[in-house]
Amino acid sequence: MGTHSRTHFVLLATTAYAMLSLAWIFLSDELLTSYTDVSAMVWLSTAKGIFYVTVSSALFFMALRAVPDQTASLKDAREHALSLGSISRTSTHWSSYVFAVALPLSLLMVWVAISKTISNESLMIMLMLPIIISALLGGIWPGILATAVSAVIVLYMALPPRNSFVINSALDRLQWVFLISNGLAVSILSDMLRNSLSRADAQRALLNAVVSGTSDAVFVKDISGRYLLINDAGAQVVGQAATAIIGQDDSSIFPPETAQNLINIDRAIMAAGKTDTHEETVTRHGAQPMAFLVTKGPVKDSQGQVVGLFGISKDITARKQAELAQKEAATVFESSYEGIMMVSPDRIITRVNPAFTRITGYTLSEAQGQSPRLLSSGRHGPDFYEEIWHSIHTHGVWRGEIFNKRKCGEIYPEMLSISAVPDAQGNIQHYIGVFWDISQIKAQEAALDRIAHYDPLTGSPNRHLLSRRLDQAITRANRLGRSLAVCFLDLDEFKVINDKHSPTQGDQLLVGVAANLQQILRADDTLARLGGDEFVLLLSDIADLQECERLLKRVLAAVNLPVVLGATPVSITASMGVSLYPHDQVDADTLLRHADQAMYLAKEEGRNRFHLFDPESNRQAQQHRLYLAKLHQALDQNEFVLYYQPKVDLINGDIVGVEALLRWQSPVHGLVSPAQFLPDIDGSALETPIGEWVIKTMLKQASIWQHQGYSLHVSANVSANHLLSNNFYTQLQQALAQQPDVSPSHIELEVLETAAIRDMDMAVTTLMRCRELGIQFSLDDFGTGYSSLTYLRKLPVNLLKIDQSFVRGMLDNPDDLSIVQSVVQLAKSFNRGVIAEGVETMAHGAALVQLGCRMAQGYGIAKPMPAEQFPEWCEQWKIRQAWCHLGE
Ligand SMILES: Nc1nc2c(ncn2[C@@H]2O[C@H](COP(=O)(O)OP(=O)(O)OP(=O)(O)O)[C@@H](O)[C@H]2O)c(=O)[nH]1
Repeated sequence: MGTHSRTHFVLLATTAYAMLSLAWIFLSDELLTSYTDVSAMVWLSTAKGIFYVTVSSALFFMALRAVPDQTASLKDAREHALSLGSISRTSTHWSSYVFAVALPLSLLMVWVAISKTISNESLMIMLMLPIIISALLGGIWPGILATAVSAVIVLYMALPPRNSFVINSALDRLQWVFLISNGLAVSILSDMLRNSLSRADAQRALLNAVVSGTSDAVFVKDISGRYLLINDAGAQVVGQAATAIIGQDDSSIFPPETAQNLINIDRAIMAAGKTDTHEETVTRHGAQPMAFLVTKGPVKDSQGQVVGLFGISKDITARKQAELAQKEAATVFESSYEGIMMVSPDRIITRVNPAFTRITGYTLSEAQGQSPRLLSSGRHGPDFYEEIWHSIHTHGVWRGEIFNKRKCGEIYPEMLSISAVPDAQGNIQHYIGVFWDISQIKAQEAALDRIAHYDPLTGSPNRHLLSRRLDQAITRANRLGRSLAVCFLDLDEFKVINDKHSPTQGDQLLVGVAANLQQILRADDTLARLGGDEFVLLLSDIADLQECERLLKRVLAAVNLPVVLGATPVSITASMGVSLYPHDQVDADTLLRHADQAMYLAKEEGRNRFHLFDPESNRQAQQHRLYLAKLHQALDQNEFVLYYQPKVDLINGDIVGVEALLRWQSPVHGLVSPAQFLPDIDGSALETPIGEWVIKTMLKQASIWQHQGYSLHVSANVSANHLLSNNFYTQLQQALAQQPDVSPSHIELEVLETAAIRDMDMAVTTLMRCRELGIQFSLDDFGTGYSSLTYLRKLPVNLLKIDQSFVRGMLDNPDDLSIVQSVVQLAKSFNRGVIAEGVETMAHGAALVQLGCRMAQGYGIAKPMPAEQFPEWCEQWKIRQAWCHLGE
């Protein structure tokens, strides 16, 4: 029963009770007014009050019992309903029997109190009231008890003769029997009524228990679609309280589309008048759609007219989603490109998909019931498979590459992922293996590896792979304490083969040479081709130098083996540079570079040979390079200076000139003498720039002295290489042009290292052209070098300079003296001037004058000095009379 109708009923019952109570008070008080006896009135009033309180108490008790227990659970309600349903008859409470006795006795007391003014007939009629009340409240037995008590009261107290159980009058007896019959009839009828009400109650309670206890939504709508009833499960679906839903229709609860759909279904069912079960989709505002399995049917009135609709909806959203997921999983399983295999916990294949069949060749029926070992390739040992199962049992999954075997026997690589699928209790239900064939990927990887690491022409490892193998070989050599040799091999005159035959046949030769070399290599050796006609051999585990040389000779012989190009056998040689590790303890790249350097030396030494790289000479070369770099920097930063050494006429003491001599004023090492750095400069790229700097600086100084009034010949040394450099003449011309006030006839260039003049004709041409500018030349260090006479004859020089080593020794060593004498004679014979250097004492000077050489320079006269000191020296020289009179 709803709250609304219940309130209505309670109101109605209360009103009826109030009306009856008012009627009772009004009528009974009206009856009292007919009495004149005051004491009788008091008795009657008390009896009336007792009767009223008794009846009211009985009704109040019954009403309180009818109030349902608010705290009773749904389970209690269901149990209560079931108990009601199972007991069709109501049980009677003991209090009903008390009422059945008390009520007639109360009436008897009233009757006695009013002095029996009421007739016997009226008393019998009045006694029907307690009988009816007792029967209605307590059922048949309280009704019969009330009837019996009333019959006894009437028989004993009311019917004459009173106070006896005898009835004289036949009419009284008839009335008495009538009272009993009425009482019995009322009792039976009220019991029937009570039982039928009780059954109806039980049924309603059962229905209520089902409706409110079910998890399905249960609802009833009227003909216009308004909800008349909805249970809590239904209210939950709607998302509102059940009381709020009652009276609303679907259009005010659901979004328009859902509402219209429900309305259409409801209308169709009510129109058909038949119950139907179907699926409905319901979407609440702002929520996901929900799926329901719904049974709807018409509600009919007693005439069979459809007056509404009932519905029972079961939420099947989760089931639908699970079905969808299952369907999707099945589609994935069937259409997956990857092979899928399901294996039972006892490792038996239970299901496979079409991709499995495509990859392995086994159909479902062939694979089902088999062990996964069916696919085993035999390439992996038991440890490998144990590791897989260990990983699955520990981590639930294994993933990796594995070789398997197809039905046709072909072994192929696959990427396999195996997962264990546990149930809710954690017990493994099955294993799922997902795999795909990676043979193509592997083939591509191998092809890429070949491209990346091998020379496409000869199939030999390329530079990258060589580098890796070299690193490994060094590590191995370190570990085993062995040596290894890196042998850089370059074919000799390969270009000629290409030109003479064709590049294609050149390629054939390269392939042939590589094959011949491969024949003689040991298992751990590597032959790599770097490109062109360059190969590298990595010879590991070399015991000693002798073994290495033996191997290298075999290599040269193998290269020399004839290779047939077209129909012609062609032989070629090779030059090899070899670096040995750990004799040359450097990294892999440097080891290769050293071998390369040594190969160039082998070429220079005449080809078809090998040259062993020497770390010591390399170290010296390295130092030489570093020193040259410093000298280069010194030139750039203007750290070189010229010192000047005077040349004098020993006979008259005149200062005939000065020689510019190079010094390095290093900020780190101080003044560095040329003996320390000139050997490094000789033959280097720095030789010409420094030579040019010397000439320019000397010309600048000559100009300064010119302005200071000194009329001097200024000379500087010129190396053979500088003289033979391409633009020596042009550079000299430009330098002279920059100092126009300096007369070229005052400039002298002393040609050094005449023995190093490679191209005599060019030297002669250059000297001739420079002489045309007015420049003078002398031959420095004359007397040293085995071909000085040839130079003297050929080179257009004005002056010979006797090397200081002879001059210094001439006083003690007759050979030196003879050489000095010869040079002086030669100069005279060839009509050249002569000057001696290395004059350290006046005795040297005197001897030279004696021999006919009057010009000299040396420490005895003056040490080389900075240009600024020259004027001061000139002043001092004038007063040193002894030197000025050597000729006298
Ligand atoms: N057939 C062929 N020739 C190549 C290939 N790569 C480079 N060359 C040629 O190989 C020759 C290599 O010459 P070089 O090593 O510089 O000189 P060479 O003629 O061998 O003389 P030397 O090395 O000084 O003894 C060049 O003419 C290149 O054009 C190739 O793959 N095939």
